[in-house]
Amino acid sequence: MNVGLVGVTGYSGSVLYELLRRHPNVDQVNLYGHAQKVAQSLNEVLPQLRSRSSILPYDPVEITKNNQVVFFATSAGVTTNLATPFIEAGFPVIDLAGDFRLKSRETYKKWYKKSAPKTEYLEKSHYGLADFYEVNDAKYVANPGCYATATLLALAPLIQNHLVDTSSIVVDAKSGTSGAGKKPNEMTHFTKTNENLQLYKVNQHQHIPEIVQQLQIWDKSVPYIQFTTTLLPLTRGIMASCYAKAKPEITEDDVRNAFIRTYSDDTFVNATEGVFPTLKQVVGTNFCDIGYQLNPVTHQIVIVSVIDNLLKGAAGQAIQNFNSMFNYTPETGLDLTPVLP
Ligand SMILES: NC(=O)C1=CN([C@@H]2O[C@H](COP(=O)(O)OP(=O)(O)OC[C@H]3O[C@@H](n4cnc5c(N)ncnc54)[C@H](OP(=O)(O)O)[C@@H]3O)[C@@H](O)[C@H]2O)C=CC1
Ligand SMILES: CC(=O)N[C@@H](CCC(=O)OP(=O)(O)O)C(=O)O
Repeated sequence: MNVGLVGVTGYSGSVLYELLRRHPNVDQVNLYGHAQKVAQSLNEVLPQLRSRSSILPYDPVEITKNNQVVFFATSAGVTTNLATPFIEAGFPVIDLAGDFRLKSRETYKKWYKKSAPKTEYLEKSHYGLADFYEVNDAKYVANPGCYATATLLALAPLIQNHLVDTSSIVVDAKSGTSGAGKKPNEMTHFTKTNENLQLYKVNQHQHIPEIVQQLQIWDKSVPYIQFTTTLLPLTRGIMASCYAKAKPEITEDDVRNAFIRTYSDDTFVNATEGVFPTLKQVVGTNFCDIGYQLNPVTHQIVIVSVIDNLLKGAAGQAIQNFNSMFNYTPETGLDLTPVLP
């Protein structure tokens, strides 16, 4: 099939392009950029991709005519404006941005400081947490955020099985700089990131409402979470260290059984008791590796998850959703190896 991609010149768009080019069910990837620009050779912008493709001006009519699905890897706020014709036509969209993840317009406006899509459009969007939900008949997939993916995969077994005091959840998450996209800013400047650690958006991160929205679907009693983000002096990778107080009667067996039940059939999520993962073991892959342990002294459970923000946290999960949307096996196009050594 032919697929369209808007935003190939961005970090997650370029990674997604490489996955789509190698996907066995994709015949052609058609690239689109800003509406007002003339066609541009991809080779001029990203010579390292060694592609002869052109980036065409954004045009929803042309996209619908020549593709069976369109991926958006565009900055926050872009799909709120650009995706409308596809939603109205029921044309399949996989959106990597945050615009359609939150069901409440007010919440989106508050956390993203942008105007939100119409409620009738938000109602049509499917939250594509791919290890938990099939796309089924949905036409608009809102791919989850990178921090949200790492955090939700870590907490899901405990929340779904009601094993913890839901008011005790603390998440200390850290990301490499590619999470911030290609446009440099004060915080991602080399001299600020190199040999440094910086907390940012403390209690204000836009993934907080997305995580809470999903946790409350699993357990209505989750009131909120304490969530902090730190910028790492690395290019790729997210580590989310999560803590929650086990309910008094909960044992190590209960915790272990919950993780085994949740992930034993999942190709991409590996959870191990007492073995804590490192970033390098997942960077370059679509895996999420998780380590967990109940501390018998404090009765706190620590869960650490690691992902590649541009793969499992963006382009890789988008391919999982694409596979689900078109009934390809979940692993198709995702046979990736970690960066070695
Ligand atoms: N980076 C990450 O780890 C993750 C990112 N995301 C989300 O995915 C999306 C892309 O992120 P990322 O790759 O980091 O972003 P980048 O800033 O690296 O890239 C943004 C892309 O969007 C394009 N773009 C912006 N505005 C328009 C427009 N009006 N029309 C067409 N194209 C446009 C840019 O084109 P140009 O360069 O020509 O302006 C560029 O190709 C964002 O919404 C982000 O929040 C989600 C999960 C993880
Ligand atoms: C390091 C860094 O800055 N990471 C970004 C990741 C979020 C993102 O990619 O945006 P979405 O909300 O669309 O998912 C951040 O913390 O805002």
